[in-house]
Amino acid sequence: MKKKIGVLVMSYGTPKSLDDVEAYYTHIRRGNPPAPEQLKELKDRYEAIVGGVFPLRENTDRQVEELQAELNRLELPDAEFVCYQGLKHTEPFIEDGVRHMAADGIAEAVGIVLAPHYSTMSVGSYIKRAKATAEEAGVRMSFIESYHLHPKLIEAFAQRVSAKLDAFVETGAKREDVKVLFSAHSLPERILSMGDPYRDQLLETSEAVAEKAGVSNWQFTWQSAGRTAEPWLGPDVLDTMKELSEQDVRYMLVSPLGFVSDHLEVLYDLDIEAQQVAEELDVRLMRIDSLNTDRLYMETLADCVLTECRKGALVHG
Ligand SMILES: CC1=C(CCC(=O)O)c2cc3nc(cc4[nH]c(cc5[nH]c(cc1n2)c(C)c5CCC(=O)O)c(CCC(=O)O)c4C)C(CCC(=O)O)=C3C
Ligand SMILES: [Fe+2]
Repeated sequence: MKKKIGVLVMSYGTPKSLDDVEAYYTHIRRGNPPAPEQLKELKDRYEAIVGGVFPLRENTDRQVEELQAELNRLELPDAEFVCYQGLKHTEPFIEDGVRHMAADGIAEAVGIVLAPHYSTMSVGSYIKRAKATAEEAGVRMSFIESYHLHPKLIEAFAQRVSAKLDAFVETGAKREDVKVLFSAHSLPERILSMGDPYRDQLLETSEAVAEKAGVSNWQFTWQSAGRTAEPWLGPDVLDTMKELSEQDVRYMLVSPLGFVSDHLEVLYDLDIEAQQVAEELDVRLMRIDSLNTDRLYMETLADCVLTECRKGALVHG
């Protein structure tokens, strides 16, 4: 009989429904319920992108299903993979995922996050929680910390950048006149003094994607910064757009590299908020498609999992 290897697939998590936004937001705020106007503001943003249905979880569910299928397509002689979700701010929580594996009799597992870049504030905190529960539950676990330069990930992003540059050319723009804006979720500035690799990894991904897509007219910018008193990493994409428009840049292609599926930060912060600013500035703004269940992305994840299993001698060959 083949041995079962668990794969804990972790991500930030998205609410189950509009009614669930309050509990979700309270968890993000470490148990402090949001003020009514804060809650309304977040609910309004979700409402603006979902229009009654709530497809964001399905994106993640599909990614996890496809990863499991991709891993088992390998038909390893001695092992079979079972994927479990573990979310940071909503059910099934990271701890639930690990306990679920243990209850299913899984003794060995690897953990991976649906975000390519490592920060102690994101991926690091997911791993810490999974490790603690794995120790309690008696599951031997190891983790993939980042995969921001995996060749298939770079290829997947580069294909999307090229496709949208072609779309710009079809509207009459010159390819080299389009400014490619690579972006990612901002974090508090203090991560830099903590020696966090997040920013460097994002710049490395940007450079690799630009090179693969043959793009020289690009820059990196942050997006979706929190509204707290402490400083967050900048410049923000909206400020970058304003500055570029003052330099007479008319075509911009925003390419979020830190998100792997259609999330609030993509569907609202870019498609609604940034698009509105683009209109005010009389700038033509496009966005690359999200990876979602892109084949190359699924292969990236499967390859990372398999490499980690071989390293820990969980599988042979
Ligand atoms: C680095 C990073 C990623 C990328 C890496 C990764 O994916 O892990 C990410 C992803 C996501 N963030 C998400 C949603 C939210 N993040 C918030 C708040 C925060 N994000 C932070 C960081 C990140 N977040 C931080 C430091 C905060 C401050 C509070 C805290 O320390 O946590 C808030 C509160 C309100 C607001 O500020 O807007 C919301 C609603 C969703 C799901 C959206 C959906 O449902 O589609 C996703 C994928
Ligand atoms: Fe976030």
